[in-house]
Amino acid sequence: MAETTSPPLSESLAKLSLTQPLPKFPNCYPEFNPVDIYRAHLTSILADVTGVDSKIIYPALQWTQTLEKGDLVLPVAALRVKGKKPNELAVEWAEKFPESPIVEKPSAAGTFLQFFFKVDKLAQLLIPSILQRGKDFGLNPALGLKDPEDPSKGPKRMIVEFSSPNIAKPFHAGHLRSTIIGGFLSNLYKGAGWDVVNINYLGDFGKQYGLLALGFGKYGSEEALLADPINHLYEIYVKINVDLKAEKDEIKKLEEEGKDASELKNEGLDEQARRYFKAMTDNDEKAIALWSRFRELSIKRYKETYARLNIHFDDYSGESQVKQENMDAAAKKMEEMGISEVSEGAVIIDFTKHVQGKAGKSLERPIIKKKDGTALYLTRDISEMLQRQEKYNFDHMIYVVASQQDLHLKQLFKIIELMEYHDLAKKVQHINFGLVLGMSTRKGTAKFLDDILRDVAEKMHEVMQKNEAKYKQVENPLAVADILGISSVMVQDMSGKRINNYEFNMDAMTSFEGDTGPYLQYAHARLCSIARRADIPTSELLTADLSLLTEPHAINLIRVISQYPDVVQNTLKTLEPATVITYLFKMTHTLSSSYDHLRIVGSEKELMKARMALYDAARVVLNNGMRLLGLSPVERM
Ligand SMILES: NC(=[NH2+])NCCC[C@H](N)C(=O)O
Repeated sequence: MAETTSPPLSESLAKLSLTQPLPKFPNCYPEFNPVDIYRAHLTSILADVTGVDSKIIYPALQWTQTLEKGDLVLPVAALRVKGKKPNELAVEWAEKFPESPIVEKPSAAGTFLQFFFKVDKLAQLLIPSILQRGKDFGLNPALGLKDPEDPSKGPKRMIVEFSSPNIAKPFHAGHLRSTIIGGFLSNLYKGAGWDVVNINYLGDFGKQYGLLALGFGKYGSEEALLADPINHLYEIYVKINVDLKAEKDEIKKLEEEGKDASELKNEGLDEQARRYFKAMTDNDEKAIALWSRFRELSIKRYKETYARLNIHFDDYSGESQVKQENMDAAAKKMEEMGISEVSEGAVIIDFTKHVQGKAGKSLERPIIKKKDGTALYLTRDISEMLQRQEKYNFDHMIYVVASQQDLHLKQLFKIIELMEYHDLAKKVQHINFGLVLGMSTRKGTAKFLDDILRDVAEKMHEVMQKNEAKYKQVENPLAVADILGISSVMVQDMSGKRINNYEFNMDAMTSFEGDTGPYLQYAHARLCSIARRADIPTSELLTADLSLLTEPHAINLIRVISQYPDVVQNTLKTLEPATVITYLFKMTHTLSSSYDHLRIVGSEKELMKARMALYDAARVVLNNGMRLLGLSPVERM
């Protein structure tokens, strides 16, 4: 990618006979988003035509889903002009609208004014800017500033907590989705200039880790632990839980028969696990050492897998990292403020006493401290949030957790509010998502992320081998198959709205037909191959005569790619990966229908350059969109 610096915007605008400086508006970034040039320009004209304050006009200009409706539309009613009907005003304003160098005269469509950009001018504004900005096109680092007027105050800080699996337990679909969606949100905010911290909050504490330590003594092997900690710890966990179940059954049987079960109760696995965990919480060195090895080896393995997904965590936090003294302080505060109460020996929060009506009832009566004094999941989350606030002083924090835990997070956020951490309560947000149904691989129900990734990669490798000629040209087919497999899983996951459940369908996701990961990758590889064959340096593309791009297919493609920065901006509102995916499919469909009409090979040199500039701009947009989603675009496949 050419990293030449762009000429100042005023210069490019002057070439289009826009000599007046553009008026400034909040959230208007003409250097980052060419469509904002049109917004500013249209607003100043519309202010004259309508007599309405430009501050009202600017935010009313909307982007369109289908290009037949124009590049931007104005819902007339949004200007709140009294006395005339919106459809009459639309006709009146359309007639009054003066000639513009960059926009066609608008047309009235019912209560809307539709604006179509003059595409030759749009191409001149857009394509060189995409080629010059390269991987930065679509990003806007100004959005995350603490103070847009004073960049020296630096960016706002965002915490994204995601993935958060439990050590020695399966990495299930909920963790998979959290990983994919969280990685995406982290990229999205980074691109918007926020200072983003990725946190993985591991499930790594509790009596079950005492049990695991006992299991390791009985079934563990040092060698197996080092070779594959995740699977080995899980195997041990399963075995020791079988033993525990047998013990419980035995106790039950003895008691039913009226026999003495006290020895099993006092010396059995359950009690030993409890003691082991107690030793851990009392900072017993030996107990902690073993457990912390489990934790470290697991993290090491996780890191390798996350790297395949382009994901990196700044902080491996976890339930174990919540300090006892902080939990004690929070418990004291809740007690003093009358938030918590003792009920049957345990400490609980009865939300009906703090929140009126249905809402209070729906928050239920969670336990925050068990009879034996142990803290629970919810208790840890309260103190963890306060610790994070202390450590990171964040401006916003997102928890990416399955909708099955909606209640848990509602309780957590409400408790923080009741504790009168009002600022903090406003900064936290739960991003939830639905279930994955039937997540099984060919070897049975998937347990770990690695198993899933291995299986889809194998499947993709088979699919690739079907095209022998192409397969031979791929330098490292197994690595490419791995990337394609990952893309399949991720695109399927991100295609629907987050809250919807979806069916894990290996055949559908790995197909080249339909809106799949491999299809997107193929579209990207094809653009790369066109660029390789044309072999025109970017410096030459920058001087291409873009007025040659007159065919309807070229015009459509220019208009679609101009929408990309708006799509990213809109995604910051929806926080839905599907907003980006839907757009990328719209764009790649426009592309694939263009190839026959906009040929490179055999075209005259100047036309070839102009078309190649357009394709290259499309490649940049596709590449940027894919990376925003967390995919690794391939150049050959
Ligand atoms: N702060 C949180 N509670 N994050 C979600 C943690 C998810 C938890 N480890 C689980 O697997 O269910």
